This record gives sequence, C-alpha cells and structure tokens, in this order.
Amino acid sequence: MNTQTRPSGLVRGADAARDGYMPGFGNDFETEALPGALPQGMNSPQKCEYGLYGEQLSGTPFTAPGHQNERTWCYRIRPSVRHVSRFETIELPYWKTAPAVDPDVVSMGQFRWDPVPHADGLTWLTGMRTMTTAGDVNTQVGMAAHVYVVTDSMRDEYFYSADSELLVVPQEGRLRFATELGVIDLEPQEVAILPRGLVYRVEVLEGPARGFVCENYGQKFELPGRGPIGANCMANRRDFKTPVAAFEDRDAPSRVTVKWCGRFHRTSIDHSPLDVVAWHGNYAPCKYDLRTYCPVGAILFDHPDPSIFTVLTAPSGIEGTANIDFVLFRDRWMVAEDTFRPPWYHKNIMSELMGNIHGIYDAKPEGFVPGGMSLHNMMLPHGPDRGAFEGASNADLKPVKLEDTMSFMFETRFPQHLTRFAAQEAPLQEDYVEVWADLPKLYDGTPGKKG
Ligand SMILES: O=C(O)Cc1cc(O)ccc1O
Ligand SMILES: [Fe+2]
Repeated sequence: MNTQTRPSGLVRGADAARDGYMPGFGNDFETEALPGALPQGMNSPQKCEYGLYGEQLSGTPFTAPGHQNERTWCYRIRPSVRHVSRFETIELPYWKTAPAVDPDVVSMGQFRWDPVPHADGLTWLTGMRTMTTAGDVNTQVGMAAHVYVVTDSMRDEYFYSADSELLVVPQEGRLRFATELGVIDLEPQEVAILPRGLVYRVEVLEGPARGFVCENYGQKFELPGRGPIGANCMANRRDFKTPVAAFEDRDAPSRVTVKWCGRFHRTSIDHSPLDVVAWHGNYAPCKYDLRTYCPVGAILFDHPDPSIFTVLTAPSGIEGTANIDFVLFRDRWMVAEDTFRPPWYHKNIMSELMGNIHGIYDAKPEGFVPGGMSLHNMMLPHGPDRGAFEGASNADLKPVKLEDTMSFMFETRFPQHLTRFAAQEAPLQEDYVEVWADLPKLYDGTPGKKG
C-alpha cells in the first residue's frame, strides 16, 4: 500500500482511489493511510496496530434497518473523547437554527436577494450567514439555508455539527474540507455532503469563496427512487466520491467548536483531531460533480414537475413528502412542441429556496444573478416574470439548448422563516414582486390565442 503526503501535511492512502477519492454513494468503503492499520475480519481487536484506538461513529441508530444503517469504524491516534470536553458557549450571531421565528420579520411573501457581498477576515464559522430556517432542530425535522462568504482558512480550529448534515453548494472560489475521514477539495459545480458529527477544518484554496449550504436537521440525504426511469440517469451512484483516509499527527494548541441544539460550544485541545489513520464503513463525507447529473425531461410536449431534476432527497417519514429535496436546473435541451417551456405559474405546498450558481435561469432572465437567491414560500404563487412569459409565449419552438446555466432549489415541506439578516442586512431586492406587475390582461372574451 502506498502512502502520499499532501501539501497540508496530511498523510493519506492511495488505495483503490482515483485522485484520492473512492467512487460510490453509501458504499461500504475501507481505506488506510498506513499499511496494516485497518483490522481485518473484526472491528475491535484487543490491541490495534500502531497503537491506534478503535472508535465507532454511528450515523443512524444501532437498530436502524439494514438498508439504512450507517456507521464507520475509525482507527485513530487518540479517541475523540480526548478531543472534545469541557465546553464554553460562544456566539456566532449570523448562524441561526430553527425554531427561530423573529417577530419583527415577515416571512410571508416572495423574496429575492443579490449576492451577499464578501468581507475580509471571515472563516467557515464566522462567514456563515443564515437566510432561512424551517422546522425544529430539537425534533430533528427541517433545515436551514445559509450563504457562506469565506476569505480565511481555519487555523488550528476544527468544527462539527451535531445538529445536522451539511450539503455545500459552492458558487465562487475553492475550498478544502480536511475531515477526520479524508480530504475533499470543492469548487463551483460540485457539491459536498458533510455528515452529522464529522470533525473538519475548512481551508481556502482560492478565495474569496461564496456558496450555499443546506443544513439538514432530519434524516440523511439519499438518492431519489427513479421509478419507471429505471436503473440509470439523474444522479448515478458511481459519480459520488468519498475521500481516502488522511491523517495528521500534529501537536498544536487548537480549538474545536461544536454546533449542538443551535448553540456553539468551544473546547481547547493541544493537537489536531484529524488523526484517523484508517477507517471502514458507510458513514462518510462525499462530493459530487453536478456536471455528471443526467437530466431526463419532456421529449414531446408539456413541462413536467421539477422533481424530475432531484439530485438528492432527505425523507421526512411520510412517503413522497421530503424534508428536503435538492433539485438541479442545469444546461439541457428544450424540445417540447406547442408548449410553454419555462416553469409554469404555480402555488406549492412545499417552500422553494433557489440559488444561482451561474448563468441565466429560464423563468427569470433578469435579476436572479449568480450568487443570488430567491424564496417562494409555502403556498405563495410565483412563476415566470413578464419577459420570460412573453419570450416563451412567442418563441419559435425549435429545439433550443439552455446553455451555461446552473441553478438549484432547496425545497422543503416546511415553511421557511427569514432571519433578521435576510430581511434587513442582506441585499434584498425590495421591488422583486414588480417582476409580475406588468403581466397584461390578455383575455378579452373572444376565443383565440392572444399575446
Ligand atoms: O419556481 C421555480 O422556478 C422552480 C420550478 C421549476 C419548474 O420547472 C417547475 C416548478 C418549479 O417550482
Ligand atoms: Fe416554483
């Protein structure tokens, strides 16, 4: 088994990996950064190789059904309990957690924001800006939507969320997530999933970095069932990449911050907690290249529901009613005949938070810009703006490729509540609803297609 030294000093395995990642979604992986570090045929030998400690990280209850059961066995220099104890609480005032209904903020409405501007000196922790919260972290339902604006790497500083798994959607810049289970480098058009309880440090590879985060308080994201589509297309399992083991044996005064029931707890330690030399299991971080998402759509007429573009879904326990769907609007061909091709006007029981990664979104040719977000909350009507309506109503319906476009939606069954930041500090477009104001009355009582 080979080992390599990464620039950051992390030693990682080169086993079974392409570019330091192992393919598959929810696979049972095994990886070791030092030869023989992983026990074979058992989890808890009396003494582990290299003097490592064995430790289990459980992502589901011990008794979860087999097809959902997730856990990982870690072989590490020190057990986690040596990393994290004696906490004090700290304030990260811009990172909010549900329930967080601010009586001074009105969330009922259609909202849109320009990109949250960059500022100096912000890390993954201090640069997280919550836009909306939904559900309740204490009962493990719902989510929060954040924007991150990050300029600085975390130094001798580590973090984990006991509240949530994080789905990270970069829009600008490149980040490195140095985690207990390996290293994920992430850039726009990729996403990463950071499981609940996983310790990591975020470094800026190319800054400033901006992106979106969906914090999922509930059951983990999984791949949606494809139904009659069959065994292929949409997001394919092999395109998810989990990092190989990587560890550092580094003594340095350090801090670990833990998000737990919406509060931030900090402890001091004298070494890096990224000391897992080998691991095996199916509870692990991964990344996914959105350019490998294979969209399936209307090939004759009409506009299907956007659920056809679901990359990941986090179930709520009620079949077909997601706690969160992560939906991707990427470049694709539009071929439908005699059809109004953009999204239709509609009112949805789910609440839709959208973000633009790059390009133009077909329902909103103006104003919904890369880095920007919009919220069409539960049961609030929305749809194409006037320009999109008129363009699409009169377009020559030859096959057209929507090029250079990538937007996404965090869609949740719960209403999303704006934070004070979203309502008062973020660049809210006060006149957003005007995009529909000039839609003309075309009806004049006589038959025939108008407009
Ligand atoms: O509102 C939106 O722009 C998102 C959306 C897209 C679509 O194609 C159909 C429904 C829908 O909510
Ligand atoms: Fe919508």
